[in-house]
Amino acid sequence: MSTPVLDVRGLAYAYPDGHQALFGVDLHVHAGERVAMLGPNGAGKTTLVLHLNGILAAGAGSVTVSGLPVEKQHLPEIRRRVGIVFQDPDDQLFMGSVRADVGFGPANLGLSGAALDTRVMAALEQVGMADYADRPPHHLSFGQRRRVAVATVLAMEPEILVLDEPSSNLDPASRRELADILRSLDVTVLMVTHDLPYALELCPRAVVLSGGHVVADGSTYDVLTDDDLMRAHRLELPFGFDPRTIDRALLPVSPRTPGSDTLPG
Ligand SMILES: Nc1ncnc2c1ncn2[C@@H]1O[C@H](COP(=O)(O)OP(=O)(O)OP(=O)(O)O)[C@@H](O)[C@H]1O
Repeated sequence: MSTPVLDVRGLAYAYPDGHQALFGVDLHVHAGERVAMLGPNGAGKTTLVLHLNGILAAGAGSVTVSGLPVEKQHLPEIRRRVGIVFQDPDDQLFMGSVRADVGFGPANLGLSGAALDTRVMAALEQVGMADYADRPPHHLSFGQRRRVAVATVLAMEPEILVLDEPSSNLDPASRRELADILRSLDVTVLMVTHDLPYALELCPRAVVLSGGHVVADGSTYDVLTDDDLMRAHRLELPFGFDPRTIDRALLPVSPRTPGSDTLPG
């Protein structure tokens, strides 16, 4: 198989207060994969994500993105390659217009004029928000702000899109629309989520983190139907949801292949 786009090896991390949040985590993600990162509260998921673009520095082990180590001297390039969409879109939107917010990163990379405008509008098209380019972000609904937050990251043309709880606080229609958008993107996706049906619908592969360890890494269907694993790591399916009742031919396969994304939202 090809070199992983994301290669995490033996990653360990203790916070300054001494709390050990990660213990030798290994994770290898290849181009075009969509991977769900599952696990109970406090498992270390956010801690892991914060290592992917160097917000936190590894205590031990390594993280590389397309062969480039996540180290201080490479952070500008790493942050272009790894785009993180945080749970609260307001953490990422702070300009007076949607256009300015989405253009902020590419402008910092040196884009201007027509090239910048083309980049911004392409990102907004990808999330279905092109008509909102000149609106102030704070006048948009939460779901619209989340889409714009995704566009701010897409405008950097990242190699890996990392999403922290992308479906949280979305109504069912917005949740489905975001799923459609994520399926349409030609980018490697790592999605941290407690929304297990969303993980099954979008991500062929799931990694379970618990107590700072990777305790499972396999097909999302296999993870969600492993009752002992689920119970042991406080993973609970929503009331009435049973993956075994879903036609498996409708589930996405990894890595992405044409025609694999046929599960309706
Ligand atoms: N700044 C910090 N200082 C000390 N400990 C921390 C800090 N941030 C997180 N932790 C601890 O590290 C562990 C992992 O936290 P983390 O936020 O990575 O979990 P998580 O899997 O993202 O949880 P959740 O699903 O609740 O968001 C937890 O025990 C948490 O209390």
